[in-house]
Amino acid sequence: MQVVKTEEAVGMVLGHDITEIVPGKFKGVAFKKGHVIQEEDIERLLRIGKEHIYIFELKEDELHEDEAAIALGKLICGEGVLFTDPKEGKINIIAKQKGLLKINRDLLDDVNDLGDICLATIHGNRLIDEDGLIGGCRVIPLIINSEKIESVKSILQEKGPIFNVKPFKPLNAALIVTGSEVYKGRIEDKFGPVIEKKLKKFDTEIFYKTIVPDELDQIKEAVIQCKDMGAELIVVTGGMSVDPDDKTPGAIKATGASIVSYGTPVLPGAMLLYAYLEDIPIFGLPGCVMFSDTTAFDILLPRVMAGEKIVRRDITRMGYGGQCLKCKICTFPNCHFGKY
Ligand SMILES: Nc1nc2c(c(=O)[nH]1)N[C@H]1C(S)=C(S)[C@@H](COP(=O)(O)OP(=O)(O)OC[C@H]3O[C@@H](n4cnc5c(N)ncnc54)[C@H](O)[C@@H]3O)O[C@H]1N2
Ligand code: MOO
Repeated sequence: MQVVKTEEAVGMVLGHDITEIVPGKFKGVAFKKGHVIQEEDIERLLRIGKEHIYIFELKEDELHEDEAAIALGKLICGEGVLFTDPKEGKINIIAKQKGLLKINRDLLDDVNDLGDICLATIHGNRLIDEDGLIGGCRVIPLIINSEKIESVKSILQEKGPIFNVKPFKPLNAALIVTGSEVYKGRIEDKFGPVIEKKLKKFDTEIFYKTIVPDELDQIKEAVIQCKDMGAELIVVTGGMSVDPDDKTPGAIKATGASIVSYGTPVLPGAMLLYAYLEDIPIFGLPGCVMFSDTTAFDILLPRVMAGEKIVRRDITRMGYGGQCLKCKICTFPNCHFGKY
């Protein structure tokens, strides 16, 4: 460390904590070790009695933690993501907009594996609101070799950045409620309002709704009609289980749709079906989606609304973290449910 005159220390890195005592008012650290001295700090330092201070000398290949944190922020944050000004070598990673949070787990692990850099996040593949906290990045030592930043650059150069928030795209949605008991007016439809509310979160309106009995041909025709009317998302409710009157999976299949999965390793939501008719996503939703606050539908829907193509493996991976604990106060998506 080098001793410099305080007036000449602007832009230099303080090598030790400086304590200030104002009798009856304040005793504590006025400037922390590692602080980059600003023009406006000089007067206060002189008033504390520091005419000379120790400063760190940065070699050419060294970076101060704050400078390094900014360089890292630029490398790791992609579309829809921003980072805050560094404080003591730490930046917060924030969603610039509401959307689907994507985190490249492999790249995250590779960066953390380098050492001297700590990158902590929430889980990806979930809805995040504007200004939502995604994670934090801290440089561990006060001074870091710039080679570390170069290593991060080379890890990310092909597959980076690590974080993106994909905006949701409102879709023209159609709803087909199945169930002879609803069709015949024995009971009131309670499924429709639940779906309407869940789609509203993604600014998606139901432009067409129909109620059909548990008849395979009628369900099939309704699906084809929705497609012909220009539906961009088709939701079919009820009749998803194994009773003789459960015709929905067979009807969706009979339209020629390709079934990505009938059955998801998620509880509740085990009987959910996901398919594409041409490129239109179709959900077959079991009764539990009407009854339970959070199900497999809530896990998959954000990805569909961000325009992601869902493949079978996306669904089979959902078993890990797929058991809802039905907490008294539901904090989804801020819990393990749906983190796969
Ligand atoms: N033997 C088995 N039984 C069940 C299984 C299973 O694997 N083996 N799975 C269970 C699971 S998990 C669920 S979830 C439900 C799936 O139910 P469905 O999608 O087949 O639902 P439905 O049989 O059509 O109806 C169940 C229940 O909900 C009422 N309902 C349905 N739609 C509406 C609506 N639009 N409005 C109001 N109420 C509605 C319906 O009247 C029934 O009471 O199956 C389990 N069984
Ligand atoms: O589709 Mo049911 O679990 O899965 O409640």
